[in-house]
Amino acid sequence: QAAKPHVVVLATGGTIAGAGASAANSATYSAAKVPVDKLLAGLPELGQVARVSGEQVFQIASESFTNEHLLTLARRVSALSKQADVNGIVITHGTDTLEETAYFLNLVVRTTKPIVVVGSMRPGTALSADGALNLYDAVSVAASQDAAGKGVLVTLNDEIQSGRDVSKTVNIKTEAFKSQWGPLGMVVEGRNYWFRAPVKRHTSASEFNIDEIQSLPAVDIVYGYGNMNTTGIDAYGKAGVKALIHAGTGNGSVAAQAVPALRALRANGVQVIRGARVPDGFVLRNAEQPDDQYDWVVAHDLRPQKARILAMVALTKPQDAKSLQRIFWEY
Ligand SMILES: NC(=O)C[C@H](N)C(=O)O
Repeated sequence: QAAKPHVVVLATGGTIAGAGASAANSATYSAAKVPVDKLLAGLPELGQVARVSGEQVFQIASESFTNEHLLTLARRVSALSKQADVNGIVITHGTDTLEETAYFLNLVVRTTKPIVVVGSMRPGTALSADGALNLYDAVSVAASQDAAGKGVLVTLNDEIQSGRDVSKTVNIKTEAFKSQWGPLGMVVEGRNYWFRAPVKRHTSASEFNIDEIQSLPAVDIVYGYGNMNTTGIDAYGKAGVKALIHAGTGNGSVAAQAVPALRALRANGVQVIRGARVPDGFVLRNAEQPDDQYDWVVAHDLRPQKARILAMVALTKPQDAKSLQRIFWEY
């Protein structure tokens, strides 16, 4: 037992810690109910792959994960990653914003040790609950040498996904987390099967470091549609955002009536980042809008919620639109 790798499970809540009134409640239940000690005690099989200890960091549903939660969690992950007696870290998390937290950690925690974020679509009280196997998979990946240096990982539905690429794509099925670039591998019965590795900068190769980040700047998102008005854009400008993500139609196209409002924001020093509401593909510079002329940035293949995370992290340091665009290509 002592020879097994030590994996710390940081629990933050979500459905993986949820409980429903009856086993038939797969969708109607309360998230963030079961404490980490009970989660781990209910899964003695974890002892086959690791020596596991648990910490309750928060007990919340992930739709309420604030920037303060991100900072607190990342600082704890960073501190643990520097401990010689810790081999890997697992974060249990609600699935609604799991992709944002995984990407945030991927950008700011300077380590090569495995970090795995995991959630579930059904509470542990439900028929065919998926949390137990997802957590077993997460711990076994976090305990593996071969998971080191691959950035923050996400395990659900037997897949090992890159925390950068993965998104929640279905809100009711257990097969909910997908990446348009495909999973990195699969985890089956405590063994990892790898098929690809991330090429974007992450963790130990990042220029960002949670140990040097005091706070995150305000970055918000406006949603594009044909009849959109400029009320939201103007309000965010007045509120003092440092960057605004435009979740545009198609290839990040922007309604004609919204363009002057976004240009006015940019003239006031706000970074304008052109993303897309289309789930897959990527936004090209100077297609649909003249980004060079307007001094705008494109979000590359990042969905608006992920572009928001990268923009916040990037803008913890001074950036002009060129350096911000460089960061969007590299991370
Ligand atoms: N499946 C889940 O975990 C959903 C829940 N609302 C959460 O994100 O905390």
